[in-house]
Amino acid sequence: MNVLEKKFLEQIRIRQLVSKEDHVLLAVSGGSDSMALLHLFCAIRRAVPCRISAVHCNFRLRAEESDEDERFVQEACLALGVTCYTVGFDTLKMAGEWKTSIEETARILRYRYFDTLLSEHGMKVVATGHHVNDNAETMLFNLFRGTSLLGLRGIRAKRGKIIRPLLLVHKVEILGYIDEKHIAFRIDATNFGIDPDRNFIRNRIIPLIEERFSHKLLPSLQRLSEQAGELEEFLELYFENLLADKPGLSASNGMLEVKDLVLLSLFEQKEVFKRALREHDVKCDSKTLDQLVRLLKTQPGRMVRLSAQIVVLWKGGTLHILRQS
Ligand SMILES: Nc1ncnc2c1ncn2[C@@H]1O[C@H](COP(=O)(O)OP(=O)(O)OP(=O)(O)O)[C@@H](O)[C@H]1O
Repeated sequence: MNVLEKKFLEQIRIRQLVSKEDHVLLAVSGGSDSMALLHLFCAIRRAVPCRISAVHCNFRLRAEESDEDERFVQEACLALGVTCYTVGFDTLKMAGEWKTSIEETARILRYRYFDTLLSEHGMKVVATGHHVNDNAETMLFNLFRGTSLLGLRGIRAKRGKIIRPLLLVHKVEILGYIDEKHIAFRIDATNFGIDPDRNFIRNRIIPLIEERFSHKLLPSLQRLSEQAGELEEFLELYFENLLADKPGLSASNGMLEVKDLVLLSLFEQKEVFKRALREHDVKCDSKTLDQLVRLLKTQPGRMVRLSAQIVVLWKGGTLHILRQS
């Protein structure tokens, strides 16, 4: 096994991404990252004897080139003895119908299809080729558009049935591996379907900052992402315990006890509100949270409207989360 294969295997083991008997679906676009993913999985098959299959989605965004990508992935899988599922989509039409960007439409379509394959074939997880650079792009993208502290965790190594075993691997390591193993891959020269802002971050911002700050950006963002992930895990546990200790803060009956809330720090109050409202399918931004925290300090009887349907009302020592029809 070479250096990257060892690192890849280690990540899979440390993060418990795949178990021995799992059937893993590899999402292969035909680009360098997912082709490396395919070959890496084949290389570690003996150490982690899981079953692997591959999937390629043809978004039909680049005329014949899209069909060539599809054929390329099918042939590469055939040569490696990996079953390959393919599907075609009229992405532009769907984007028009859903009024979503091409990138978002392709994302929705492929994740839906992955889900279908998982349930049809009893597969456990889908692996994608996201790596350190993708994570950095996502973090910066979130930062520039406005994000919470936890938005800085970026892409997760495991989320539901999606695993990203290359998340700690740099693009240069992937390209080195591709080179060493003579792995062929497809290049999407048009970048059709990639969000222009993401492209700007990938091709302009990251290279500029990397050059100016001696390649410290990617490792620094990676650490930040890991710390944000660890903080999130810690907070989940902390609030689980807090709510178990003080049922008046759990809002299971749509009520929050003001006497318990006022004893909490500002951060805790906002988190309790966030969690309570999440149970009512309300996602709230920092402005709304500020409003709710202010409500705690004002007179009983005041209310905050969160959406057309939901209001929070302070009445008789409790905050009531009310759904109005
Ligand atoms: N058409 C597709 N079919 C199957 N999986 C895909 C497809 N496009 C993307 N993916 C999965 O999503 C991951 C991230 O997508 P992204 O658009 O960043 O990749 P890409 O640049 O097209 O290709 P690659 O990551 O393989 O170099 C890919 O690594 C791959 O696992």
